[in-house]
Amino acid sequence: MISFDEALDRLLTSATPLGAERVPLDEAAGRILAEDLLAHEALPPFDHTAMDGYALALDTLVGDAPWSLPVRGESAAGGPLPTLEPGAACRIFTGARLPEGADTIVPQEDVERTGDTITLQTPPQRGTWIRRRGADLALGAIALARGARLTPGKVALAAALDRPVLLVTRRPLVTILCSGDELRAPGIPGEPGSIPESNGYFVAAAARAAGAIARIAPFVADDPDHARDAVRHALRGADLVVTIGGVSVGDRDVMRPALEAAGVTLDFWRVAIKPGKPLCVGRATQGDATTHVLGLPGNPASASLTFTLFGLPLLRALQGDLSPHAPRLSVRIRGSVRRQPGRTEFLRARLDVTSGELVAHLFPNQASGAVTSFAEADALILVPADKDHVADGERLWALRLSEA
Ligand SMILES: Nc1nc2c(c(=O)[nH]1)N[C@H]1C(S)=C(S)[C@@H](COP(=O)(O)OP(=O)(O)OC[C@H]3O[C@@H](n4cnc5c(N)ncnc54)[C@H](O)[C@@H]3O)O[C@H]1N2
Ligand code: MOO
Repeated sequence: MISFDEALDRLLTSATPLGAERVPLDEAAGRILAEDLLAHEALPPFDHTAMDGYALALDTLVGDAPWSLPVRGESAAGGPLPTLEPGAACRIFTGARLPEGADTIVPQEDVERTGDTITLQTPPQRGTWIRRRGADLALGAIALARGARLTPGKVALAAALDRPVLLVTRRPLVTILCSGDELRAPGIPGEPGSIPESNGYFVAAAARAAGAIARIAPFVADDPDHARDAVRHALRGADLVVTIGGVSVGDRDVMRPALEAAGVTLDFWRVAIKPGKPLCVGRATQGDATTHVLGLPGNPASASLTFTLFGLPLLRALQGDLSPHAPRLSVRIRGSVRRQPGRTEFLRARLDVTSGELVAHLFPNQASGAVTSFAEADALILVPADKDHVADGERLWALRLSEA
């Protein structure tokens, strides 16, 4: 059985970013940039005023206060560029270009205007309220680096740089195969002992949130031949096949042999994590195409956990994300747990801020069959494999589920 760190390393090392495609800006949010975006334009692109007021040349103010200047001309955002008349002030509005010859802006609150004359009581500073060309971003600078996830702020930056289309990595295609004779679709009446399929919904929703295109395939019966054929079919055209259930040791756990029979080479089976130990990971290649395969254990918390820990970083790596790992944050633990050392454990917890500190409240029910825990948890608390207990008040690392 391999450790959590080694398993994740092996999986991510095997992930080569997918090809790139061009998308219009308003479809770019959440995608990963596949090229460095250079500033072909400086930001701001021209000197302009940050305030509504008057543009003037400071040297015009000679002698002692007060100073009176005639107002001549106007510069409005998007309007023509006036030249400052010698000895005069030019009316100017926020965002407008600085008139030629002006070096200072005086906000309108700081002057008294009578007819076409303004009067200043206090001297402004030279250059004040002017936003200089390139002060935000210099011409030719790397505005966004390849591998960056396009947040709303980054999309807006690309727009400001006049780029209507961006090169991004294509979305991974994910096929989800749920196995088990007991499964039925939610809302469809079934035999006693059947249960609504729920894990596939977690995987599909989480995969989509990570940028993938995900679909849930028809359920797979607990039958080796059916499972093998279903895997073969799922492998076609998918970048990632996620199977759920049937990877443990029971006679009806048909998924692992079915994966191998369908041509998947398993890299490893069983990881020293709790829950989720029976996870299996492999790959299939057809021509140039590689399909990654994650065989998740069926218990709901185990399936959600293993997809969060392995599936999401894999999807990020396939999209060329240069930081595919989920960020970790340090939290103070509330609650305690006695445990058997040996596996890295992930405890579900709710987070809040108490006395200025991030606190994780451990859920009393950490069962791998619990469906409620992933619905309510904010974070997974990472308990190192060698620990035999978690004490109330100690500090541990956490993965926040909204960022995992
Ligand atoms: N003798 C042993 N038994 C088990 C072991 C073991 O080491 N020795 N491992 C246990 C662990 S740990 C896990 S986790 C489970 C995983 O088993 P499988 O991956 O084979 O999962 P199933 O048996 O198919 O299902 C387990 C459980 O989850 C429910 N399930 C499955 N799929 C779904 C779904 N898509 N949506 C909702 N619920 C689902 C299923 O009905 C079962 O209740 O094995 C232990 N056993
Ligand atoms: O590892 Mo199982 O996934 O604990 O229930």
